[in-house]
Parts: sequence; structure tokens; C-alpha cells
Amino acid sequence: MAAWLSRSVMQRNGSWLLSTRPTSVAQIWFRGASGALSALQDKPRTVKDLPHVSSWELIYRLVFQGFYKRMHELQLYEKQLYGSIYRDGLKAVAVNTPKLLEELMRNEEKFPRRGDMSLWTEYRDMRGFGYGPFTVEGEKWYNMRTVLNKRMLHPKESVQYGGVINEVVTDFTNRIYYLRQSSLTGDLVTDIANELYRFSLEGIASILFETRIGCLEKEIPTGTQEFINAIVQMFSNSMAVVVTPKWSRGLLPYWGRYIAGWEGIFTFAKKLIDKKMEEIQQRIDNNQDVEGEYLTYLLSRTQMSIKDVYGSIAELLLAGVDTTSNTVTWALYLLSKYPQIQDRLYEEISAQIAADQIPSAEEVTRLPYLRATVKEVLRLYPVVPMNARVLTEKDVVIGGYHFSKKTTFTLCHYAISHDEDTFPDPFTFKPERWLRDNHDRPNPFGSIPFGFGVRGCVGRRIAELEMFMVLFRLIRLFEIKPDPTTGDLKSLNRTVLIPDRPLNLHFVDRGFRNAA
Ligand code: HEM
Repeated sequence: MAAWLSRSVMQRNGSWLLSTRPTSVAQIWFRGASGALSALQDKPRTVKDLPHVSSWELIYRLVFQGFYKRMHELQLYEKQLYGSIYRDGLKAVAVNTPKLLEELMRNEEKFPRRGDMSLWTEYRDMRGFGYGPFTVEGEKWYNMRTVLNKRMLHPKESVQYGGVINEVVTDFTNRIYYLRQSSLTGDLVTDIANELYRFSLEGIASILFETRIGCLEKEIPTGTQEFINAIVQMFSNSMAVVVTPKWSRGLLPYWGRYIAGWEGIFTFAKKLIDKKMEEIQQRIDNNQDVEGEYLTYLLSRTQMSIKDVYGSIAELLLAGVDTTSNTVTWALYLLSKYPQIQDRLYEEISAQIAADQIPSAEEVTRLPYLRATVKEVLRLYPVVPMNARVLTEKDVVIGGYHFSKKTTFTLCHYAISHDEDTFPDPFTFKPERWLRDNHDRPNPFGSIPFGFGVRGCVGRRIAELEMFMVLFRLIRLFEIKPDPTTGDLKSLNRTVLIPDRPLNLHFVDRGFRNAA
């Protein structure tokens, strides 16, 4: 596996690709050297002194070199060409080492911005829905996060979702038993990413809406299936909407499909929120206590307007599905490829909690090797491989270069978490890197898969809980083995990192089904 990863990246990004690049070494040396030269002349270096990618070079790489679906690997390629900081062809400054990322993040502002979100805000403006945490900016964002964080981000608050998540995990493991039994070998599950998508959607929906939506039933209810189709439709038409001009919206089909996708997402979310509103109102009318963890809390205990609740719940739902489902997919893939790591994880799990017990949220979060495994999966496959920041208030100096305010920075998380100086043998799966007794623990900015600071992922604690709980139970119940029909996976960048083909896995029963 390790050999394959290194080889595949070398083939794609190493000497072979370098020799076919459109830009000559002399050109690169000259551009790169101009920064050093100006430093020698003791002039303050500015954005103009940085090596840069022209728009044409970028288009060439995306279209003709095939990086369009592998933008994360483009980060490695351009790092080889230009070094740790350069202009990336999209009028932004790319940084790709832990040190520079740390420098940038230490300059974070009170209301951090990621950049233009008009792709998502346009539909909300058209229909009069509020913005959610992704799209809202400034002080309004800050106030919204203060409300949302309260029941989500604090570890003490998030463990209260353990019971709900465990119910979903139980249904998921039952579904795995059902699926494997209907396979020819009696233990094969095909396209596990699709199954995990259902798991993640059910998990996050049961937390946010405080109700089950049937994703793990044998037949998915029609309304839920339409909602899933709407999410797929919105995402799959996004890129076409970005690259086609506004005047073509009435002529080409993409905009209509894109908007229909949002329509389906909001219709589903709105229906469940309105139903909850009615239930709350009824309880109030009957002088009964109003109980419920998330939606009830937003609707009854905060000052959030109903249109902001619609906007927020829709965005939390969207952010909370592909991220966790793909991370668990990568985790199962890696564990199946590295049986000795799976064995060590199994030992930790079996030693800590008896076979007839379902672990609590507190218990799963206390297992160091499980934590280290998830951390290492997210280092190798940072599900959000790229992010951005715009510093709006002041000029900054990063890497010795002076940048005026409003500069956009591209954070190349994939290149950073594969930085050889920080992570020796960077393409090898080694959870041990993250154990506390390892004295050479890497620079924390080497891998920040949930982002950083006040604008970091609001769903982090819930995502971790879901991932720890499902991995715990799967590894306890099954030995996970690769299926030869799948072969080695490559990663594609579809906003999140996904496998390039369906992953089939064998779930060999360890014989504990009735125990847990
Ligand atoms: C493996 C799972 C996940 C990963 C790796 C992940 C990663 C991220 C990252 C990198 C960001 C950007 C942070 C920044 O700019 O500094 C983010 C933002 C966000 N995430 Fe997650 N996420 C995950 C799961 C979730 C879940 C389960 C939810 C919902 C419950 C969620 C909701 C959000 C929201 C709403 C934001 C925007 C926050 C804001 O702008 O204030 N995420 N996530």
C-alpha cells in the first residue's frame, strides 16, 4: 500500500510530469529567484516577487494534464515547481507548508472570511431564506456561531448525542449483516461509501431534526430519497454553474437543475422544521415541558429567526454528510490494507470495553489508538483538501512577503499534510505518529483537517463521535478485508476527497453479534 501510494504520486507528480510541463525550468528558476534577488537588495518583498502561475498555465494543467479532478495533487505538483508560497493562477496566494499555515492562522481576524460564497447565497436571496454558518459573514456570523457552538462544539455538550448515534450505529451494523448475507460469498458488502452516506445522513439528521428519516431501512422512504437526489443534483451542477456565464442560464440546463436541487433540499428541511415548530407550540399550549437537544433548542431557547433556522439546518446537513462518510470510507479502506494496524485497533477496543457492552460517547473518545487512527486517516485523505482565508482588516507579512489587506490565501491542506519534513514517509499510514508517547509528535499545523480557530468546523465533535462510534462497532464485530475486485483506490477531488471507484469490502464475522 505504502509503495503504491508513493509510486502513484511519483508517477503523477514526479519526474515524468515535471518533464512534460509547459513551463521551462529556466522560467521557474527565474521567477523563484526574483524573490531572493530582491531580498538581497534589501527591498521589502511583495506579492509581485512571488513565483506565479498564469491563468493559461492553470487551464492547461486542469484540462490537458488532467488535474481538474485531482486539484489536491496539483498542490504537490506546484509545490515542486514553485516552492512553499506562490500565486496560484486564481488571483490568490497559495501556502503549502505547516510553518506558513501557522504564520497565516496566527493573523486570524475576529470574523474570519473564506471568500466569495455567492454560489450558495444566490438561491437563499431568491427565496428569502436566511444564511447559515457557511455563508453568513461578519458580526452576524459571530452571533450565529455563538448560538450553534453551544450545543455542538463543546465536548461536554456533544457527548449527549451518544445515545442517538449509537441507535443509528446499531441499525447500520444490522444493515451490514443483511447486505453481506445477501452476497455470493456471504460476507461481501459492495460500494461501502454509498452505505456510509446513508449512515452519515441518518446520523446527522437524527441529531438535527431529533427524528429518524429512514435512510437505513431496506427501502428508503420516498421523501428522504428525493432529498438525497436533490443534494446530488445541487452538487453535481455546481461546477457547471460556476464556469458558465450568467447570460447562458436560460439557455443551458445547469442553472435550472442547480436551483431545483436547492429547492428539494430546503423543501425537505423546512417540512421537518415546521413539524417540530408545531409540536413545540402544542406542548407550550398544553403547559408541557419543551424537551429536545438541537432543533428544539434553536427554535425555543434562542433568538434565531425561523428563516435563519432554515438556512442553518440546511447548511449543517450538507456539511455533515459527505465529510464523515468519506472519512470512514477511507478509514475502512486503509484498515483493510494494513491488517497489523487493524489488529492493534481491535486489541485496544477489546481490552477497554467488554464484548457485551455498547460503548458510551465518553468511552469511545478516550481510546488513544482509535483517535490516532482517525487523525492519520484525515492526514492522508484530508476530506476538505483545500480551504481559503481573506484577511480584510490589515496588511500582513507571511513568509517574509508583504501582503496588502483583502489578499486571498489558498490553504493547500493536502500538500501540507504530506509535507516530508513534518511527516517522514508521508504516504504511509502510521497512526503511531499521533500517539502521546511518541516524542516526535508532528507540528499540529501539519494536519488541521477541521480547520482552525473560531471559524473552524462547528460539527467537529459530532463528526468525531460518529466516526469513533461506527469504527469501534465495526472493528469489534468484523475483520475487514480487501476485495480483489476493488484494487488500489485513488482519490478524486469533488469538493471533498472521494475514492475514484466503488469500494467493496469483506466483513468477516468475529462472532460477537449477539453480545453487542
Ligand atoms: C470528517 C468530518 C468533517 C471534516 C473533516 C470537516 C471539515 C471542515 C473544515 C475544514 C471546515 C472549514 C473550517 C475553516 O475554515 O477553518 C468546516 C466547516 C464547517 N463544518 Fe465541517 N467537517 C466535518 C464534519 C462536519 C459535520 C458533521 C458538520 C455538521 C454537523 C459540519 C459542519 C460544518 C459547518 C457548518 C462549517 C462552517 C463553519 C463556519 O463557517 O463557521 N462539519 N468543516
